Amino acid sequence: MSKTLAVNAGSSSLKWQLYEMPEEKVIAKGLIERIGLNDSITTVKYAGEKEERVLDIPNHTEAVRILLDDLKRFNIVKEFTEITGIGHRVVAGGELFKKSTLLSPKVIQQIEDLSPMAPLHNPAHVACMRAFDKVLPDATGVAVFDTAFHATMPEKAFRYPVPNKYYDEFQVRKYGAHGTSHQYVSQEAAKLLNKPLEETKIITCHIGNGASITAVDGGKSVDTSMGFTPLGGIMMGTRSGDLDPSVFPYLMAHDPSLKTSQDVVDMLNKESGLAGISEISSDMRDIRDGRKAGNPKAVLAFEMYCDRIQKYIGQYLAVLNGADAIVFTAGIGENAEYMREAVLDGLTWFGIELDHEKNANHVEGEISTPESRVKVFVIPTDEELMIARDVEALK
Ligand SMILES: Nc1ncnc2c1ncn2[C@@H]1O[C@H](COP(=O)(O)OP(=O)(O)O)[C@@H](O)[C@H]1O
Ligand SMILES: CC(=O)OP(=O)(O)O
Ligand SMILES: [Mg+2]
Repeated sequence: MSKTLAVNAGSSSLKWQLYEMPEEKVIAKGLIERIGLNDSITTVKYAGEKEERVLDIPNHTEAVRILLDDLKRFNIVKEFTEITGIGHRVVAGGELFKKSTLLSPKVIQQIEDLSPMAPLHNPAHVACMRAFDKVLPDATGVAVFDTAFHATMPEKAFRYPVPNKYYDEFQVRKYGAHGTSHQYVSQEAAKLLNKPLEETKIITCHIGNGASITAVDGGKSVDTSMGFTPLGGIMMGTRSGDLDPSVFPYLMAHDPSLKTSQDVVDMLNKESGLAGISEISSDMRDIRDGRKAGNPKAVLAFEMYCDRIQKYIGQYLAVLNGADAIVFTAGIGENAEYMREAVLDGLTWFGIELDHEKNANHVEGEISTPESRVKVFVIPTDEELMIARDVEALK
């Protein structure tokens, strides 16, 4: 029996779970959300108790400090040395890392060097790794890559139609992200379908602050919406998703505040998406309130958001030539029933039929009618469990 900590640093959050392994028993878990926004919220669940605090948490290093403090404050561990394994989610593994890997100073450096492929994430992961390494120098550290699950994509899907040399010399291609989540929920969906995973076709919608949609054929990723970096694909909290790259030079020529291509990428990563259109917030809960209050920018932001999800589901119904199930997961996918309704009510031509009552009542599992040609599931993701399992496998 040993204690393993799974750390999932997202663009706006840090989720953690402490497990007793190999039993996969959750000892304690926590969530630090709205990192970098005002009023960050930190939640700890331990021994049947839940504590929630509102603090200002400007970055991930500070989030780690609070996490470590909470482990002691709640007496979850007496000594940090009780934690013998620590797994870190890493968004970008590039062509270098196609499976989970033991951490070493060299690996941490390589993950940092891959930052251009996940500028909002890899630096945060490295900050977390270094902060933990100071306190848990003897624990087995493992990096678990979001991109690994997408390593099965066929070349026709992952290549961009640009001259070959850009792939051959610079590894420019689609890598995708949220792989552990897409993998986990597709496995869970196969159980709900009562079918061997190998015989299933599933479209998984991971809709959080960052969001991506994957076509999973027989348990393998065959296409996914995110691209070279997590900027591509559908519209997100602060990210634009796909757009015509000609916008880049045009904006640089016309907006004096956009001096370099990095300025443009920063704008598309950090000031776009729901935040850019609504001018209220990147958080779907604030968009919901804005719509209720009749704010037309919030209404438009929401319509655009659902439109992009709907179109990718349509694409992947074509990629898979039909599907057994569509799965919604992550912060927005699990909680925003109004988003699921807006998306699915536009897909009835495909025989997709939402059970509106189940959807509105936040039922987990099946939320489509028995007649629906494609089943619709809400499945809470568990990236942390996938991370802990990989730590256990490598220890
Ligand atoms: N009850 C809720 N209703 C609607 N949206 C929610 C709710 N709870 C969380 N969210 C949304 O989920 C997002 C965070 O999702 P999450 O998957 O944790 O993101 P990430 O891992 O990218 O940080 C928040 O930005 C918020 O928009
Ligand atoms: C890749 C990505 O966007 O991750 P997250 O949703 O956790 O920010
Ligand atoms: Mg996430």
